[in-house]
Amino acid sequence: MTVLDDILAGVREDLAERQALVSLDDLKLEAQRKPDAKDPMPVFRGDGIAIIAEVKRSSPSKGALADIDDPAALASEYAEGGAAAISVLTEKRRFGGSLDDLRAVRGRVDVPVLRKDFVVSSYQLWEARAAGADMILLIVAALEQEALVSLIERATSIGLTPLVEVHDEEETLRAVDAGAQVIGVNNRNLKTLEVDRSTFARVAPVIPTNLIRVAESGVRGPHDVIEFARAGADVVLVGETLVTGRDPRASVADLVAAGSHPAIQQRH
Ligand SMILES: O=C(O)c1ccccc1NCC(=O)[C@H](O)[C@H](O)COP(=O)(O)O
Repeated sequence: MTVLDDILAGVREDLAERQALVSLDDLKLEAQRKPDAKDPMPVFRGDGIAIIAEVKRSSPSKGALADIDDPAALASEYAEGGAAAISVLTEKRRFGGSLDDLRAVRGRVDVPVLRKDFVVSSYQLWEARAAGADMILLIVAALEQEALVSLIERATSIGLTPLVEVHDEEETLRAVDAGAQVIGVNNRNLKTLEVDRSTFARVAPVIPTNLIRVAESGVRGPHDVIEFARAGADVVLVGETLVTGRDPRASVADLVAAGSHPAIQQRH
């Protein structure tokens, strides 16, 4: 069993518990009462490299990373530093996150909010929307092609922008075929948990130029943002470096400044 399989098994158990408590119909009603989802595409296509800053308490690869007592306050610092969007890990067992974290973040920031989790069912899409999310992570390695296509369609139809995550060229072709508009190349191998920053540069050329390319994982600072931008990234997603640093607002501002450097060629 891989780490991903293990995470997915726990996710399915937790999901079954939530489904027993709240019906899909009730969830849909709650989601429909929410303001429309925010569209991240204009800022992703805009000037400079957009930074998605992540609220991440712990991880399978590193264990405990940060005591985040107030995720909304952290997200607010990120937004003040210039983050284009906030990623909230909502998986409980390995990442210490929750939908309450997402609701709290949504209540504090105006930028788009991503539910970062291990989605296996459309129920989780409605949960995300009901909690105020604007974007949803869909991991190609966790989904059969039919399920991927259907989740992309459903997410889009309810206003969520799917960030479709890949790890290699083959998964990228599946994401493109499935209709993804925003593709994230995760430099972290979800089987070994090793980070290889060259993954993005290898896989990005397979992503059609009209789609948004996101570089995920392993960003240590401004230098890595510049490297990913040179390799064709429009957006960079950063977790650990921000939650373990001393000044999240300044750290995000430094990444944003690096991503706005005039030497970086804008793709869109
Ligand atoms: O972070 C992990 O250890 C991990 C393990 C297994 C599946 C997913 C994992 N992380 C989720 C992410 O994709 C990252 O949180 C995100 O890309 C930010 O990465 P980083 O900046 O390296 O914290």
